[in-house]
Amino acid sequence: MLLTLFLILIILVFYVAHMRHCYKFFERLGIDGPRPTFFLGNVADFAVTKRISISIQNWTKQFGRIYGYFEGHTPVLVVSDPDILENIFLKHFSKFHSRRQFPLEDRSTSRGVHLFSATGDEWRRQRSIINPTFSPLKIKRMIPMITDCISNLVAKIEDCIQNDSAEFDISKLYKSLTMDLIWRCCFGMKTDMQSNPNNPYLIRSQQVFARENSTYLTTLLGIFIPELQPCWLTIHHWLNTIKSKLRTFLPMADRFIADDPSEWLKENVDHFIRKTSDSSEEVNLLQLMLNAVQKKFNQTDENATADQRILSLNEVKQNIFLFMIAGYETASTALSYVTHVLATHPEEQKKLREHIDMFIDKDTILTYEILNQMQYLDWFIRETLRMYPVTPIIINRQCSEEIYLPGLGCIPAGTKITLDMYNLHYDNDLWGPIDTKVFYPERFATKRHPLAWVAFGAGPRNCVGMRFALAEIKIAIIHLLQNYTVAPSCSSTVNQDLELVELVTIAPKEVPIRLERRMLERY
Ligand code: HEM
Repeated sequence: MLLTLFLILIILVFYVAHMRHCYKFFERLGIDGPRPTFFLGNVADFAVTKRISISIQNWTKQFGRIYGYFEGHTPVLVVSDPDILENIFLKHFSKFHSRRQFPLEDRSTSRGVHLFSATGDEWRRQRSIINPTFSPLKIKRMIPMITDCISNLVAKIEDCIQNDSAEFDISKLYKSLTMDLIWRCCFGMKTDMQSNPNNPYLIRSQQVFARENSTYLTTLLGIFIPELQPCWLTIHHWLNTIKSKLRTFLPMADRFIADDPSEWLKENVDHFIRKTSDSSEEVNLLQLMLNAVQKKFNQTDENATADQRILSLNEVKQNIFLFMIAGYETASTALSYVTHVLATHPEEQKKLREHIDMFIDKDTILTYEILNQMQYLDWFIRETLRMYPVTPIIINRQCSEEIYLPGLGCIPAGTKITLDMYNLHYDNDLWGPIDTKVFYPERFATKRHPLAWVAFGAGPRNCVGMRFALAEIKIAIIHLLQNYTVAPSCSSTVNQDLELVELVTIAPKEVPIRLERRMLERY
């Protein structure tokens, strides 16, 4: 008993000494920041603001373009100076190829690692296999499939108009649409999720982004004592296994015990691999990945270099899960923001509609070439994402070796660096002369700093699905404005801001709008 207490005491003394050492990190670099509160670091502030991005914005106002804060005792550097960011994301990418590890993110290669979490050569190898899926040529071939799914969206909107007197929350329809699109274009499967909101994959994917996720405790432990990450992961897996067994063997247990949505999705991706052979459409992401699977491939094989276009089956499974969730919530949220802007900016809506009408009439078959000519539509979406970024907190890098960066100094290996996307996107020096609080798509006509707009990240590790996301958003908006005029719901006013919920993405809780059918003299 005494020995156990003594051991605990020793561990505590070491832990406190280690924390004091960590808390001197920014002092050594000569960088200021909010004072940490012992065990919590600056995490308590997140509980007050309820949104990490708000805390970051507040700190940027207080400490400027370079400062540091602590998650538990982990130091995180926040940089919003575009020149320093250009060095990190572009010029010195070879030393900043990794992202920081999220709590409970499993990077053990035995279960396979997906593109988002992969580092170094592993990332390069996966990215070289996945990149071609989103080449301009492949997107061009996807346009008929995207258009087909979006025609279903218009049919669903018509149902809503008939049932709910033209006023409804359009964000729900967008979620089913973007899931439909991912399955169709990336996995080669027609699902019609838009007609089946109870599809278990759709529901689980939504739950991954929901707050009522049962992983809070292990996540918090992972933030406060990251050194014991393998231990928290094991506890997390065990808890999930126990829950899953209880759900299987106890009658009605599934009513009271929820499964972990991420684990459920990962366990059920075999379904895709079985089904993909039925697919008759274009070569898609899943087929490209399966082609890259070599049965004898073993992660520990020293010959598996970044240049070899091979994947393990576990990596394919992890990536199916990744694309299901990465491509669905982000694109539907972006669509929701664009629709909100349309509803609240009638003049800009009129201008965008006239622009669309100039390129497309009832006989036009929409092609990728036409889409690329529609510059104002492109600016409109980029300006929306400037003002309403979807994923401001996921863009970060971790350096793999010590490096000297002008303006920052000598950064030790392992330093975690993030950016304040709001500060960059609302910086009048980068975006003027028109005030950045004004919605003004034409500001994109002027060439800006390469790190001024980071809605899809920056550098070689930016969003791999950007072209696909922009194509689907553009085609959805074209169909929307060809058929309807978008107006705010009667219960909200033109100037009313959206209620936002932040987790991995920052998404509106709902987007209530009214749609008035257009007088279709042109169509
Ligand atoms: C408007 C919609 C979207 C936004 C705003 C968005 C944003 C982002 C951002 C900010 C990153 C991190 C980039 C960085 O660290 O520099 C990212 C990465 C990623 N995104 Fe997207 N994304 C969107 C749509 C999509 C879609 C539709 C897909 C899939 C089809 C996708 C798949 C990915 C993947 C796999 C990564 C990791 C790339 C890597 O690490 O190499 N995203 N995205």
